[in-house]
Amino acid sequence: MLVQNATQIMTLDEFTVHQLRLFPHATGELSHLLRDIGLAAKRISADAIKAGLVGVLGEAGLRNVQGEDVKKLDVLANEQLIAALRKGVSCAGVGSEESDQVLIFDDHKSNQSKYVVLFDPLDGSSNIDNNISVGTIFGVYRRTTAPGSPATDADFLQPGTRQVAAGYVLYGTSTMLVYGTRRGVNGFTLDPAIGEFCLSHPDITCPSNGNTYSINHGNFFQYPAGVRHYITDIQRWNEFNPDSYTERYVGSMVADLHRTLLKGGLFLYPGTKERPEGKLRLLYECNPFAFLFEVAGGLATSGPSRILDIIPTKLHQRTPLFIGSKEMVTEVSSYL
Ligand SMILES: O=P(O)(O)OC[C@H]1O[C@](O)(COP(=O)(O)O)[C@@H](O)[C@@H]1O
Ligand SMILES: [Mg+2]
Ligand SMILES: [Mg+2]
Repeated sequence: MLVQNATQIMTLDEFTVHQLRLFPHATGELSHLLRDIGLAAKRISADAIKAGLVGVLGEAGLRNVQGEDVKKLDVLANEQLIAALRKGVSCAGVGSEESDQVLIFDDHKSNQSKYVVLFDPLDGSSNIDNNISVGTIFGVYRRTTAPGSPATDADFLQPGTRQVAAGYVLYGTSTMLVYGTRRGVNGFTLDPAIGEFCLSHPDITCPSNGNTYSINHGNFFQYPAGVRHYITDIQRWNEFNPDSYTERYVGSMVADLHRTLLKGGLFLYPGTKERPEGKLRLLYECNPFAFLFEVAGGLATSGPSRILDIIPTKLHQRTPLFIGSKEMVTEVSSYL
């Protein structure tokens, strides 16, 4: 049967409720939190798909704590996520790429929550105005402080191994929400006709090997020698074994990693001479993807460390990132 009967396709809400039944003691808080993120994603998607018509292209005239010019869609996405998570009853606070400090919700209901969320509200900002795929990235952590009191900074500065769930939204040809718990990674496609995320990619696993590598070649001579040698070796291999490898780079981490998760391959964002710590942020870009890839059978390293083992000290700290198919990450690690 080519096309599954629409009534048989599970929505995100149905899926999370179904998962809930597998945990008799679960409170449903995580399901509510995922539903709230889904709601914010629908609202962001509704504006992103008609961005040029609703005045959300271009700069917002602000600079964020990273020193980057903030886009209007960065601001909109940030506000939508904060509003949806604050209004829900399942989140005690958030940390965002676009906010200097963590935001503790500190009201009676939110203080009861056992989770905090870190997110990159709009990923791939440099591509927004050119109508190239962008995304949202999120990681959900169980608090270290006891529910009942306001969350604290300590709840946000936890290693990635402490995530209970992580995911991303891709605003591309279709809008997809992909999330994972330790039980697995599943992908949902937004059906605009019914306004629901529907299960389209169940039990995603990352192929153990691939032939696609993804890196900003423009910085080639800025990368460490090991990275340059790795890239040169696979290009040499291609010279004698044509089409063994190919290169793809969208410049939106969510889009590049969505492809790598589904099809296999390797994404590299190394440190550079100018920025040895790399560009990508540990807490709300690298940790969520490292969690998803590991659950799906892939790997993620900074070179010296497994990404998920890095103990964070600052909300916006950066790390080099090598992530993807197990065999390709293992291979590039031998060069680093
Ligand atoms: O332009 P560069 O240096 O290759 O960097 C591209 C990377 O920067 C990012 O755009 C950074 O994320 P933001 O857009 O959320 O700041 C990633 O999505 C992408 O992988
Ligand atoms: Mg980003
Ligand atoms: Mg961003």
